[in-house]
Amino acid sequence: MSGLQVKNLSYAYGAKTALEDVSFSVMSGQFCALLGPNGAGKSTLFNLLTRLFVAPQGRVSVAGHDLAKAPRDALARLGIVFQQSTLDLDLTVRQNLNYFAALHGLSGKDAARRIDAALDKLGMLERAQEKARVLNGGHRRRAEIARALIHDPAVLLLDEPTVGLDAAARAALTDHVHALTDEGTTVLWATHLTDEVRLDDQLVILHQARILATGTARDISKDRPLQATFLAMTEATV
Ligand SMILES: Nc1ncnc2c1ncn2[C@@H]1O[C@H](COP(=O)(O)OP(=O)(O)OP(=O)(O)O)[C@@H](O)[C@H]1O
Repeated sequence: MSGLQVKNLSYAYGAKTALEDVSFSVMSGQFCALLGPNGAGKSTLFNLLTRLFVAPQGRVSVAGHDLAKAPRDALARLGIVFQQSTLDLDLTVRQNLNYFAALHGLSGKDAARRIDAALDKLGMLERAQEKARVLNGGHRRRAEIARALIHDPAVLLLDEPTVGLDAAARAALTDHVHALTDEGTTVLWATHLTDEVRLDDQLVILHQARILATGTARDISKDRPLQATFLAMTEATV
């Protein structure tokens, strides 16, 4: 199993409940889409999974490590791509990745080998010497995803990584990240766009702090387009 397990997670901002008793699992090597409209609680969940916030109750396990009991081990197995870009635009792609590698205690040939491998997985190796500033939005995101892979995480979290990208760049990015699961990486991909979800993906539908459905996208959408099912589920409770 391993992968990512979330059990009975709740969180409130004062009187505002942002997550209520959220539980789901993503098996090792699976792509799981966390689908929810604006305000569903996706970013709050990511903040809890990355320990920016500490959950008052509930449990998170990353690749078998309990986030509360063994935070170092759990976080070491996590790769994170936040909604807002954090690339230094004045550095080259390789310099950005080198900086991150150094933060993880990696240097020299080991770091160079890992950076090349990560860039290659995202189809970005030939752009390693370009400054981040000259890259288009899709390539910047791919550089950020490569950066999140340098320390070989078991679980990759991406919080609405396609925000601001055009349709072609979104499709390329979703293809690249789906391909990462072939090598065993577990992926949690937050989005509000149903066209980023494939029928064989695991799907968690989050709305107004609660999970409305979990399962494969195929099972949840039944014989309808996922978009219609998602709108029916979320509009019914607006
Ligand atoms: N700092 C805060 N104080 C009070 N309420 C907050 C705070 N941050 C988020 N919320 C509320 O908590 C709920 C969940 O917000 P969250 O940002 O996790 O949702 P989201 O699914 O990531 O939305 P989006 O797709 O818009 O980023 C929303 O109702 C939001 O207004």
